[in-house]
Amino acid sequence: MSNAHTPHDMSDPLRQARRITRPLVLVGLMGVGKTSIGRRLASALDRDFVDADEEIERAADRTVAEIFEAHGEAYFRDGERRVIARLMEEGHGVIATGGGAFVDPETRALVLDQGLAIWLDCDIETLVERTSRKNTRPLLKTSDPHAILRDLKEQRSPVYAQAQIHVVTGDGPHELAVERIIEELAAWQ
Ligand SMILES: Nc1ncnc2c1ncn2[C@@H]1O[C@H](COP(=O)(O)OP(=O)(O)OP(=O)(O)O)[C@@H](O)[C@H]1O
Ligand SMILES: O=C(O)C1=C[C@@H](O)[C@@H](O)[C@H](O)C1
Ligand SMILES: [Mg+2]
Repeated sequence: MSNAHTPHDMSDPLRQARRITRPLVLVGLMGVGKTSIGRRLASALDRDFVDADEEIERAADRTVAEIFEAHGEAYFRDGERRVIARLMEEGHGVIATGGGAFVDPETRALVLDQGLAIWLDCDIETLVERTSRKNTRPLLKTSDPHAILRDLKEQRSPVYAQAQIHVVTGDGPHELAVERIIEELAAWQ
């Protein structure tokens, strides 16, 4: 017997989600999965994927940490704003942003107007665990990353909440988060 219409069949949501032509822009805190989920989402939707932090590093020929160290956060934010404007203009399929990008009012307005912002969200304990695996994030090079993430979550959540789509990723597999995003995209008009 065919199971084409079981609740887990993604073909219909996938078809619906594929009709969206705007760039899909992932926003949310460090470690929530913008890069790793974004890459898988792009593949499921048959779109190209680009990561803004990686593009900034390519353009500056330095790592994000080196840019922060050499020039400070304000300088990084200026470059980040320009790079994201270019990526939006180029019309990439899925764009993973750095955790602070959507907090910038200019970037946020551009993304909301021309793209579709997807806020990936999860609990602090999961974020602390994931970000502790790699010590490359300048804002978390402190003795208490838990407190930094908690404060950032409090400050930024009202801003991230302006995204058109909100998905709580939890600590399930990446594929589950991709399925949830596709279902939300399918329902979005
Ligand atoms: N849903 C998930 N299930 C399991 N592991 C995950 C999940 N999401 C992310 N991870 C893991 O957590 C780590 C951080 O994820 P990722 O780099 O994608 O986050 P990010 O949002 O891009 O962070 P940043 O803002 O610092 O770039 C990676 O090792 C990734 O594989
Ligand atoms: O949340 C943030 O402000 C940041 C997140 C990372 O993706 C990088 O863009 C950088 O480390 C800053
Ligand atoms: Mg990332």
